[in-house]
Amino acid sequence: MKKPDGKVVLLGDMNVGKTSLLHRYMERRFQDTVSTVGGAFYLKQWGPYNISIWDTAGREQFHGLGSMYCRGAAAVILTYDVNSLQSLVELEDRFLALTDSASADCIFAIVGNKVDLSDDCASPPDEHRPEKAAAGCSSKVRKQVRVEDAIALYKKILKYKMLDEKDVPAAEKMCFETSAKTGYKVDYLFETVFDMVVPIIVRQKAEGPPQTVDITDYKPAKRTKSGCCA
Ligand SMILES: Nc1nc2c(ncn2[C@@H]2O[C@H](COP(=O)(O)OP(=O)(O)OP(=O)(O)O)[C@@H](O)[C@H]2O)c(=O)[nH]1
Ligand SMILES: [Mg+2]
Repeated sequence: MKKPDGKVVLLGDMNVGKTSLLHRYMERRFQDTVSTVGGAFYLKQWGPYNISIWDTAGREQFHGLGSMYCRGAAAVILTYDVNSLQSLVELEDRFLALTDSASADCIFAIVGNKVDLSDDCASPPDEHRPEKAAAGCSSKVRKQVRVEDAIALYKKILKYKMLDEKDVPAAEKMCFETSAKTGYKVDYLFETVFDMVVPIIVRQKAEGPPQTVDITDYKPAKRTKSGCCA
């Protein structure tokens, strides 16, 4: 298997559509999913680099694994469901702390998925075109989360990470709305993120592997007769 050069991680509550987004992008289709257990990854060739994209489980019982998946990540895609305000709140309350193990210059994208269920109802009914409201919104729910709410969360993340707005990509650029079902903006999301992680990969490669000790390489020193180490 090719060795990944960099890592992108999808985080977010269960059922928001992380696995579906990844399937849509990698396999070009929307298919039935089962709730993820643990985590799984895809490899994506991006220019000369191999990027691993990690799909994580949103279920509370797997929460402890999240920070392990985030270790050294060049980008984290925080995903919510535009029809569930709670799923956005969870990103701040439950998932943000997991990113402490990510790379220091990790970039953050905030993604509101499932816009197909509500997008025609995003704005108040158009009084000049009542037929549009009747036709477009009859089977749809009103969107619970506005992109402005995601932008506010992005700014909170910068505060949490003690980053200056002028040193990072603009909030408007890093808050996306997608539909894994229709494919709306899914390629745009992943490809924007991949372009942004390339400089981070280049820096990580230049700095070499992380300075950690691999205990599997450890060989105990031979003891001499006097009890000292050779
Ligand atoms: N209408 C609609 N349904 C979606 C969309 N994305 C995902 N779903 C559905 O939402 C449900 C959950 O999707 P998953 O991709 O399994 O969600 P997940 O975030 O991976 O969930 P966990 O693995 O439990 O963390 C499934 O029934 C999907 O078919 C979307 O864009 N639109
Ligand atoms: Mg999943």
